[in-house]
Amino acid sequence: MSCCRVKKEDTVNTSVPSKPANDKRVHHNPDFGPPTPATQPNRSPQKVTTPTATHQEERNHTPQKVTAPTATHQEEHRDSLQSNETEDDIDDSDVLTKPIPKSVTIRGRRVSVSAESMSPSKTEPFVPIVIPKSDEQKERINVTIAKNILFRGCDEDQMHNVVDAMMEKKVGLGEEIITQGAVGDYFYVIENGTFDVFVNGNKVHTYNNEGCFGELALMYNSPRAATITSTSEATVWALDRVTFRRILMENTNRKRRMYESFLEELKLLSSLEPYERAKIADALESRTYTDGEVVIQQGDVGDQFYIIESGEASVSKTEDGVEKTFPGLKKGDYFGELALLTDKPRQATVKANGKLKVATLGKAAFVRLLGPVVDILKRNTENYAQIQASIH
Ligand SMILES: Nc1ncnc2c1ncn2[C@@H]1O[C@@H]2COP(=O)(O)O[C@H]2[C@H]1O
Repeated sequence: MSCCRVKKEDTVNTSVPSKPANDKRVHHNPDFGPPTPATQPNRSPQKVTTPTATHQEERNHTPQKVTAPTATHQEEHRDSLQSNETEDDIDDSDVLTKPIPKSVTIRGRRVSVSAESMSPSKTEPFVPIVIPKSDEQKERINVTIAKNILFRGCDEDQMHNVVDAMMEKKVGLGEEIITQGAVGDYFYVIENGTFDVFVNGNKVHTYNNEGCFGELALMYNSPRAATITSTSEATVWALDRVTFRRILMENTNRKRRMYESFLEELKLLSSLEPYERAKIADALESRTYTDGEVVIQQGDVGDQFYIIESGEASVSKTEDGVEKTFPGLKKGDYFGELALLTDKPRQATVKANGKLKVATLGKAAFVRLLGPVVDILKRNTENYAQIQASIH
């Protein structure tokens, strides 16, 4: 098994997102598909106003303007020009316990962030936005977000709020949906379609019919860190800034901070950009095992990759009825990559040696997010043969 040590672990707990009030706003936006009749018998909106995604409203809850998810470069700039955000708008009364970074680094470029960044203004009641949708649209949203790890931490009420607040946006081929440097109003989840991401004119990433983007500007109150252009016709679901910050930001931020220093110190991931590691953090899930518990069974089909967060694991392999024991694994070591790289059954059994905590990555995320380090992973698998030979 390959070895990548970490020196320290950084686990940060943040408070639970506040529960929404029952008060809801209904919103029709002609830019996002035809308005559909409200079909919410048990959750009928009590208040009918127009939503806005501005920071101003997040503080005051005073409807001011309707800001559609930006469809073009020009519109994004228009929104940016219309933005009324000032330092005076900042509510830093409820900033999370860890100091807010003064800037975030994206591909070597530092982007300044506001002191308000991590404050979802929990002192103010949250007024959920309701954009009426057909059952067919709701079904498509549910299918789309079921595939997306960011939504897994949401409880039932939060999922309802997210589905209610999402706006469908049809994107034409070659459309610049986000422009680097612009003000961010919306977070986007891809239902279908492909997009290229450019930072300072250089292509850094491609989204292929899945994923989400646009969270950074909303989380850090910073300018858009990248330009995103569609390379096919596409359908995305746009979530306004207020709902994103109220429902999704804390989980996202908690996970990114929880795994930040852990991932930063993994040798395997050292060639990745901070943003690439942040996306890995989004996709990781922690699991704990008790002493002797089997994590991986030789011969099984493999669909997870594991990194040890704390504790130790033992590795053994049975060949021709003879069981061989390999060197144990410890914090920072990874395992489970072989089956994902080769599509072969698990080649060894891994068990917890004492209490074991691992961060796991599913196969789809492994393929999508660890692509840049696949060569390193493959190279490291050559060590297995050497270790095995030395055990005789
Ligand atoms: N390498 C990258 N660097 C920065 N942003 C990226 C990168 N790849 C994808 N993105 C997304 O591009 C989005 C641009 O808008 P945001 O800055 O709000 O959030 C950004 C991320 O969601």
